[in-house]
Amino acid sequence: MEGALTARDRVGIQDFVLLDTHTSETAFLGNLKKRFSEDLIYTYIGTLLVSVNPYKELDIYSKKQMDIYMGVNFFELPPHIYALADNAYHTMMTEANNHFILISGESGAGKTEASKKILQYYAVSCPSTTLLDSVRDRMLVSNPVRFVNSGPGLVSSSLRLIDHMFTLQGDAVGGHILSYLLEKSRVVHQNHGERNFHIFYQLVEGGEEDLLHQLGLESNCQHYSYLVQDECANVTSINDKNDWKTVRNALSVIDFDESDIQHLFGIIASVLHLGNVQFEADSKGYATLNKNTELRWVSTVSLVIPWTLRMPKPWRPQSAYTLLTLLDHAIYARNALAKAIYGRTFTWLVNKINDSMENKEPSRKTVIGLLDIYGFEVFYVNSFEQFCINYCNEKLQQLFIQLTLKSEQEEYEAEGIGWEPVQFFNNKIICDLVEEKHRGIISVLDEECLRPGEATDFTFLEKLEEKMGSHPHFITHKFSDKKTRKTLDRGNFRLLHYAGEVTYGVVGKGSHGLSLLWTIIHVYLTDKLLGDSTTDPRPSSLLGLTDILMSKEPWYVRCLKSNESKQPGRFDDVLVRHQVKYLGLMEHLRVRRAGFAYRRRYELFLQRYKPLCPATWPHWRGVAAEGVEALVQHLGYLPDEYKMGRTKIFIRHPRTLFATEDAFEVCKHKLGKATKIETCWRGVQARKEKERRQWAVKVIKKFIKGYMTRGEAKTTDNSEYLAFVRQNYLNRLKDNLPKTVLDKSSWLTPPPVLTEASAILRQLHMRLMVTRYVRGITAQQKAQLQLKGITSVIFKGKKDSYPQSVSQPFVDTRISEQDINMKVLQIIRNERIKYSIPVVKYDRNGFKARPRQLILTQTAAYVVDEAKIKQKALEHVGDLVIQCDHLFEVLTKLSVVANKQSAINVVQGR
Ligand SMILES: Nc1ncnc2c1ncn2[C@@H]1O[C@H](COP(=O)(O)OP(=O)(O)OP(=O)(O)O)[C@@H](O)[C@H]1O
Repeated sequence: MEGALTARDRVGIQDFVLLDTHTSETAFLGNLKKRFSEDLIYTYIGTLLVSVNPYKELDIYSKKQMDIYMGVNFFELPPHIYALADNAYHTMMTEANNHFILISGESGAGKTEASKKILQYYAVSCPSTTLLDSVRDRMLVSNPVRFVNSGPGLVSSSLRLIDHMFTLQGDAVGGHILSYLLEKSRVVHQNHGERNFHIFYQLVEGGEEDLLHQLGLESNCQHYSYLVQDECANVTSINDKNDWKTVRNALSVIDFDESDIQHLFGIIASVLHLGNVQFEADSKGYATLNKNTELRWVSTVSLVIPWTLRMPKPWRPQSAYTLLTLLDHAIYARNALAKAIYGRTFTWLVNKINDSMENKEPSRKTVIGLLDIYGFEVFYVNSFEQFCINYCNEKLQQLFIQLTLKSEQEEYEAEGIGWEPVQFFNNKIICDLVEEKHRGIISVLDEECLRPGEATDFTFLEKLEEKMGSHPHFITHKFSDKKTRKTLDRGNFRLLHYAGEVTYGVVGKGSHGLSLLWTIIHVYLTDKLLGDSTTDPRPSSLLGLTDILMSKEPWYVRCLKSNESKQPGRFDDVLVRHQVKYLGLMEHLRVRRAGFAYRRRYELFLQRYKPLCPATWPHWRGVAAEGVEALVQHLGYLPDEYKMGRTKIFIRHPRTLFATEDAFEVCKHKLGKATKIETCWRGVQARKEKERRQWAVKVIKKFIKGYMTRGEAKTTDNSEYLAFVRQNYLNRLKDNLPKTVLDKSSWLTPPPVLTEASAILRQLHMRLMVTRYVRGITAQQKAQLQLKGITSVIFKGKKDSYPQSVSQPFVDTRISEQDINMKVLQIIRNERIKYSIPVVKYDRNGFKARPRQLILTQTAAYVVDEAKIKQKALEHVGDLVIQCDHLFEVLTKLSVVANKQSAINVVQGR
């Protein structure tokens, strides 16, 4: 849809909400006409769809078109009935709630076509099951019903609700038709250009000879007065003979057996016969019946005995069973009977269809209802039937106002935007005028009908004047100004409906003291068709209907007739203007335009208009809302022109949006070239990237295969992988080789393929380390090692503390061999030298004596008292204990000096 904003000059605006002069009826019509001339018959008012009958086949209903609209956001594509059907379906699926699609318009405006298109769309787009297929067939033919050509089929009510049932998975599993306000008057009277119900013509024109004979009918419509009233019996575009076959077929699809069908045709025939019953007035004006052939046929084919017609209460003060006498009354009763018979047949038929489409699945369902209703009916003078239809429209407008304002308010609340009061006309005052208990028109009418005493049309009108004479929406001759009086008869009253004025006639032609028109129709409509008039005088089914509708989400389709003569391409301004007015489209637009004309999610808005601002082009990396704020600031939006919600931007006037759109259009051209280059560059990049990925996939595949066969002998599959493994291991090994010959544990574990090689490498490395070590050894270290070797021979495995001593080097300064030799020599020579190993001597009693020195010679060892160092002799008293921190070292050195390694006897633990 945004895409088409740019085409608005040629094809107009796709959504009336974006009409800047939204209160101008002329602008509204201009837009409709502009679009109609381009064969664009659909236009939105928000989510409401306006459809103008093109009276020609348009190539917009193909399977391809359906596919385009499936699952696409409402505003992304040009307006279409499929977009509406699809969005209703998807909203139902995501929110698991019920919906209804309200289709309204005058006779011939395209309501039936619209509901057919919706049903066909669901038939194609919903998930399919066997059960569903049969229900679909029935739903499609049950429109039969109204199914062929313009005008009424077998059934045409002013209001029909077809419920389409779906499982929670979205399968259509059942259907149900509710019918309100059957347009029964069409049976006995058709307006100019209208036909009676198609079925009459189809039966007469298409019925088989045998059947017609059986029903007492002749194959000529001209013979039946109910069919020739407006010389419209033969409409060239309608082929009654063919349609008759379709009807017969449809009846069998929806489970009608032969006896049902016979019964149905019998009743249709009886209505035609009844229409031909002629009365004549005798000298007193009473009706007489000269010929009763027709009546006999009526009783033969339909089992109705018309002359025992039971008249309802309003016929008081006469008895309950009344023989009609006055000519007017007789004709009226005959027509009333015909309508009643047809009406009841209609109810029976709808029930049968519903039985056949009943959903037999017990699981939870959601529903999309198709509600088909006449728009406001406005004739020169209107009867109770129009009153009911118009009241119904009035109620539906109330519903629309309530639901639309509610959902607007909810959206504002959810988006954190303050609600602003809306200027629109609330028609509740008119609904109250009609329906209020004890005070409304229907209550007054009901009281009049039921009260004892003589009720006349005039008393009824007087009562109305008495009760509501001062009401601003009620006008009678008595309570009107001079100018209005000229247009209003005394027997009429006028209601100022939300869509315009309608004048209703109360007083019947005969006016023989009885409120003919109103009371009879009232009783038939309320009592027989709409519910029980004794408990609630209002058309109770309508009240029930509004309750049903209130519990569902609404979608609206408004159908307009482009011209009266059904000509393709002709747009009759006056006719369309009239319908726009009486369908309340301007009022609708006003409510829709209550606050902001346009709203979009930040991401979408930014995506489209980001080229208009350097900060957001080519990419906005931050939060979308902040990007939009930067964008609109750059575009110079005034604070009053827009509001920032939680997830959406709201723009008050279409002109702001269009200015942005125009700027975008200019910018787009500039960007065009850049984009082309960018596209090429991206193409090259994409191709490169593709090649890279393909290569990567190949390598990864090979690698995985190699990994899987890594334990096996080298093959072409795993050779690369094994080479990789080898290289990898050797690289790691290189960095992690053991550093000392003593390190026996840190050699890396090799992969299976390198086990042998690793062992060889390990040996080599060890050898290398040993060689290096040996090469680096000094003479001193060598001597030390030799000493250590002797220590090892003496102590290894015999002394617990030996292993700890291995790493401690012997220190020459402590006691060297040379040292000892020197000292010993000195002792021998001059007895002055002391030896520096401190020892402890214990006396006999085990007491520790003073520290002594140990003196060694080649043949003997002496312990010398430190104080008597010069004493040569050694007193052999007690044992000597060598007290030394480096026992292994001392004893080793001693043994080397003494050259008696075996003399050292090691006792474990000492
Ligand atoms: N979308 C459409 N495309 C083409 N032709 C259409 C379209 N809608 C309606 N028509 C034509 O207009 C005729 C009348 O339409 P339709 O029968 O749907 O009117 P209606 O509003 O249901 O009338 P009624 O209330 O009298 O039954 C159709 O037979 C068809 O020829």
